[in-house]
Amino acid sequence: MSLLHIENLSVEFPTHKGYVRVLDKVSLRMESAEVLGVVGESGSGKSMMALAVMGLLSPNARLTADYMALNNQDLMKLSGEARRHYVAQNASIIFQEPQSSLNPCFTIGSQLRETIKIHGTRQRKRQQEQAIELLHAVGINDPETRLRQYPHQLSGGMNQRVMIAMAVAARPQLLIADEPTTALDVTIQAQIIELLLELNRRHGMGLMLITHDFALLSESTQRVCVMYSGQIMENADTQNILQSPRHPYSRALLESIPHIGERHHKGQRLYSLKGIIPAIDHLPVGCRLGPRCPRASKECVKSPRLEMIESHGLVRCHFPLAKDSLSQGE
Ligand SMILES: Nc1ncnc2c1ncn2[C@@H]1O[C@H](COP(=O)(O)OP(=O)(O)OP(=O)(O)O)[C@@H](O)[C@H]1O
Repeated sequence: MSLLHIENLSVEFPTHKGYVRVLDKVSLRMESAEVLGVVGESGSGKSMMALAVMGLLSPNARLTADYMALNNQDLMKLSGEARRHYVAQNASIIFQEPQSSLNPCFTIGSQLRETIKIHGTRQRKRQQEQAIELLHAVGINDPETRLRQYPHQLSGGMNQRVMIAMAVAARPQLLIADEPTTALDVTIQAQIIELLLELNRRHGMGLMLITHDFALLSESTQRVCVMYSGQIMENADTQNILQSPRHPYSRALLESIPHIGERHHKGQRLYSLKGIIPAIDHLPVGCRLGPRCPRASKECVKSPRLEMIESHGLVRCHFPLAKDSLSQGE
């Protein structure tokens, strides 16, 4: 049984030119306790996918899916309050900016106790005890004092820990972390990722880690989905992608990480992409990467399908890279 199973999820928004599709037939599965990385440049649709799963899209968005199940419950068959309740019991999300998710007018304690109240006990004393336990679990010292403070009295890293404590208060089976460390400095980033992984190990909580930074995923995830322009381009075991990316876009993302680029021979040109990600209402015909891709040929005016490459994973490309092309510097 999969923790998350999505088949052909699409999201569209109305514009003055009609509906634009920002997420195009995304399919993926996550097993329970799995750590899945979702990576792609800004605008590739990572957040849209997360918001669609959580039921947090703005009301003008049009969502379609053949199937979208969380813990075996097809969310497409639930609506309104029933869906919100089910998702809240099974999944949580944390965002990049903890400050914008915490209410500046209430203490950390009252916000944390409120979440505990919704998901668990109504006894105030027990809520306070659980709030202290949760802050301990996310590595905050002197939790009694912190609970009396307001978000502006805590650092960015500490507020992100509070957000994680709130997210795990509901004991979710799935935690989606959407760029959870982008706003934090590098040492705090590593601590937050380690904290999320520890929660995954300790509670068997599935973790979807969304980022534009491949380096962040290399040691923390079992599998990676590479997204571009609203589509999944490659979905494979992390080690397979790191050692031998088969999609030109995955390779370009990997080569933008300096320490992985070190494998290159001196003077060798980086396999970088020209141009920028296309506007979602000006997509190229056929493969969406086509105009930027060093391997594009006339075949690429036809849209490639996401297809299985044996012993690797799923790749959407008419001309996938050969195995080991990265290490051989082709
Ligand atoms: N309300 C909206 N109306 C129309 N288009 C939208 C709306 N919100 C987002 N988009 C478009 O959807 C696409 C995907 O955006 P999304 O935020 O999911 O990307 P992302 O990969 O998460 O990027 P980032 O890393 O910057 O968060 C983008 O092209 C964006 O412009």
